[in-house]
Amino acid sequence: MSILECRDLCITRGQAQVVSDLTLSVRQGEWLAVVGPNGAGKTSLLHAIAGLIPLSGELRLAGQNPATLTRRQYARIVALMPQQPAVPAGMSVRELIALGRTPFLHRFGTESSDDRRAVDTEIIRLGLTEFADRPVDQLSGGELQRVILARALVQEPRLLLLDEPTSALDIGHQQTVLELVDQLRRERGITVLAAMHDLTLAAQYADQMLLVERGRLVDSGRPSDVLQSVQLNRTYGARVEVLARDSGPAVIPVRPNRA
Ligand SMILES: Nc1ncnc2c1ncn2[C@@H]1O[C@H](COP(=O)(O)OP(=O)(O)OP(=O)(O)O)[C@@H](O)[C@H]1O
Repeated sequence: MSILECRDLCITRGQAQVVSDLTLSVRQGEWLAVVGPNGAGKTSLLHAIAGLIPLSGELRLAGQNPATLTRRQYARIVALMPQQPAVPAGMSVRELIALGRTPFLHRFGTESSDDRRAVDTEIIRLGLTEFADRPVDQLSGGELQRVILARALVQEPRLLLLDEPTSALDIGHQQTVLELVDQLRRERGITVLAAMHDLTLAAQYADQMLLVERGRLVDSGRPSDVLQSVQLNRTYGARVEVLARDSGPAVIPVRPNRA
């Protein structure tokens, strides 16, 4: 079953069309990586799917037209881990994560034991116990990124949208966090749509990959098909070498020869 289907999707920001005629389909439990240079439209795509900015074309979430969903129904299908989260000053880590439970709250906004258990579980899973009562504006970039992921996970979404989920993480936490998301994907059948700049890491986790440039699809398919050095050199204006590894293709930057 497709959890996400987009047909001829277009997104306009300001005066410019930043995503053009994008068609894609993601099956339940699949991991789709969206890659492409700065300004390619990855964040715009994720935000439009999350219902934060308008789009034209067709979008179906779990087979449903999002226009027919209430905000609460929407939030029980899709959770976004944004690249630049708003961080309310003075709010504690636990309080910020608990915001992810808003779609589950009862009429008078009181937390149930299920809500508290969900928050505690993610605090432990993401190694945030020692920060739980600290104000979120007193965290490092990488600690905050894990808090924002925890907020998305307590929402128990069917589709998890990750915008550069590991950009602030050290290599150990990158692996921990991506393994955790992959484990949830396998155990709960969560579908993952992740915009990532680290192509080697993206290839290790994604089943499918979309390469976009200036809002248009350049290529799609398995990571080993999409990550070809000629195509990457052209799309990114970079010099890279792609090595075939058991864990997937590894993309290595090559420094131009100096005179
Ligand atoms: N609020 C906005 N108003 C006008 N243009 C915008 C706005 N937000 C983004 N854009 C433009 O839309 C285009 C796509 O931006 P977007 O953030 O979606 O790209 P991206 O692929 O996520 O980039 P990056 O890899 O740098 O995060 C860019 O040209 C950007 O300048």
